[in-house]
Parts: sequence; structure tokens; C-alpha cells
Amino acid sequence: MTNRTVLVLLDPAGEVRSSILELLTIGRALGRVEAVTLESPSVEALAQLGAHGVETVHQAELPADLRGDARHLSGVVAATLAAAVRRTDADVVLAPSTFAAKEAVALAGQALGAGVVIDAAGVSEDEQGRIVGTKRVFAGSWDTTSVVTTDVALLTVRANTVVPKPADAAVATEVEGFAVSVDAPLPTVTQRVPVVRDAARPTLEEAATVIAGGRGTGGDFGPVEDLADALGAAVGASRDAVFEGWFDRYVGQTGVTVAPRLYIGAGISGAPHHRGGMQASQVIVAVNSDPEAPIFEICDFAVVGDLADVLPQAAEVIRAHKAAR
Ligand SMILES: Cc1cc2nc3c(=O)[nH]c(=O)nc-3n(C[C@H](O)[C@H](O)[C@H](O)COP(=O)(O)OP(=O)(O)OC[C@H]3O[C@@H](n4cnc5c(N)ncnc54)[C@H](O)[C@@H]3O)c2cc1C
Repeated sequence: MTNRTVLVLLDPAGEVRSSILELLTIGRALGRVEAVTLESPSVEALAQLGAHGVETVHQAELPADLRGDARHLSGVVAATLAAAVRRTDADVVLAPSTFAAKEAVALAGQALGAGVVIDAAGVSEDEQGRIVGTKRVFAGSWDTTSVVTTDVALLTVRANTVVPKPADAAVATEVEGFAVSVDAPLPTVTQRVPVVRDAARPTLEEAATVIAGGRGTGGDFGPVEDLADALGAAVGASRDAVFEGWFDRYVGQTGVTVAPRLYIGAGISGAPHHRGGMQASQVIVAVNSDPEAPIFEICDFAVVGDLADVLPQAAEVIRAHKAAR
């Protein structure tokens, strides 16, 4: 470990999600990890941060007119990140690969004159100590390695890149305020409507396991949702299934890009537009009644069969296996 300072963006601060714990785990391999936030962390969040080795959380003190919904604007988050880097002399900034964080990191990189890697699926250092981000691009057809040659490196990191691990020893976490001023012109927030997600399931973007249903479901997502609940997985769909009105969110190049540890496609043919959004998954299982379905070309495990038979059997075995543990 070097004497680098690694800043992790907490986004949002109220809860420390698994993707943030992954960033802390990656950060500890690169240097001393600190956190930056725009909101007051909860007691639970501070305990989790302490268990993951974060001694200091830098909390932005924003001008009064930016303390409401405006604090979510990417310009405000970017100004906070840039100010936090200057204050802590940080060498590396790690943020989750959400759309909002990606925009903020790009703006902060511009303000700092620093190298930016978006959507990294791996972060390491080369023999010269420079930060290296790897990622899969062009619909999963190329793996790229980017070496950051500036003093400061900013990266957004995809969920499920590493398994989060607590630090060897927990530490006490202190919150330190720091003033942030925003010089860039900002849009006015007139209304903010938070998306209410199904709290019982992980979010599609960050889930370690995703099961997606396609036109092969014939509109019955029951077996897909039941298997998802047996696995603790998020549920997605193909675009055609969403356009049929059978589900609300689809995976793919024009939908949500996912890279879970396990992706199960049920009744999905594997069209290029769909593959572009899931091909970077670590293990791909496909269930399809057509042995010639294109998704079988890219999957690790192929199950030829009717999903209405296969998925309930899988859910039953998984539940029995979990109950026996
Ligand atoms: C500009 C553009 C952007 C697009 N973006 C996206 C995108 O982001 N994401 C996306 O998903 N699509 C996208 N599409 C659509 C994409 O091209 C495909 O049309 C779509 O992915 C097909 O959905 P599907 O696999 O569910 O349906 P189909 O291609 O009809 O496949 C259904 C599959 O189900 C199988 N099946 C049928 N019955 C059963 C059963 N009982 N059990 C098991 N298997 C069964 C069939 O063998 C078949 O392989 C886009 C298209 C365009 C033009």
C-alpha cells in the first residue's frame, strides 16, 4: 500500500450501499481511504464506514441556496469533488457508476485537469504506480486498459467489480465540514421526483444477480419474479417485453447496462441490442426453448427448455438448498 489518499464519493450518504463498500475495498488496496459527502451521514452509515477503514468523512458545507434539491445537481457534486480533492490533496477519486455520478466526475475531472475513467470494471496500479482502469466497451466486444497519467485520477466503478470486505481493524469515523462554493452557472431545480424502487429487491444497475425475462415469457413474469426472489436477484426484461407492457425496465444498449456476477436470461433471444447491455456479466445463464437461440453463443450455461418448467424447478432447488444451509 502506498501513501496515496483515495476519496470515495458517498452517493447518497444516508445509506452505504454495497457498491460503496466495493469502492472502499478497492480504495484500501490503493491507499488511505477517506469519504466525501453532500449529506450528513447516518449513525449506521458511519459505523459501516468505520468498519471499512474510513477515518474521515468530508462533508460539503454548501451555500444556503444549494442545500435543498439543488445539491443533487451534477455541477454541485462536481464542485464538491474538486474542492475535496484540493482540500485533502487526494490522488484518486472513486465514485459509483450511476448516471449522476458519471456526469459529476467528468465535470470535476475537467475542473481539476485530471484524467477520468468512466465505468471501470477493475482498478489497479502499474509498475510505475500510475492508476489503471480496465473496462469492457463496444457492447462487450473489447476490453480496454487506461493508464491515468495525471497526478489525480478520477474513476467511476461499476457495481460487482469486487466482493466488498471490511478492513482488518475497524476505526472511529469523524465527520469534517468544508466549505464549497459553486462558480459554474447551474440550472434551476423546479421539481425532483425520487424514483420509488421495490425495496425488497436490489436495484437492477447494482444487483449481483439479475434475471431478465423476454417475449418467451408470453407476458407471465411470475416464474421470473419467483426465481429472482429465491436468488435475491433484481428483475429486468428485454425491450420487446417492456414494449408489450409486461415489465417496466429493460436491459440493453438503449436500456439499463448491467454487469452482475450472474445474469439469467429467460425467453430472450439475445439480439445485439440486448447483448450490448449484459454481455459484460461474469456468468451468463440462458433458458430458451430454441436450441439455436443466439443467446446460447455467449452464455456460460445453456438450458434448452420451456421457462415455465425450468424456472420453477430452479427456484425450488435454490430454496431447498438455502433452507438446508
Ligand atoms: C434501436 C433499437 C434499440 C434496441 N435496444 C434494445 C435494448 O436496449 N434492449 C433489448 O432487449 N432490446 C433492444 N432492442 C430490441 C432488440 O433488437 C430485440 O428485438 C429484443 O431484444 C428481442 O426481445 P426478446 O429476446 O424478448 O424477443 P424475441 O427476439 O422474440 O425472443 C424471444 C425468445 O424467447 C424464446 N422462447 C419462446 N417461448 C419460450 C418459452 N416458453 N421458454 C423459453 N424460451 C422461449 C424464443 O425461442 C426466442 O428466442 C432494440 C431495437 C432497436 C431497433
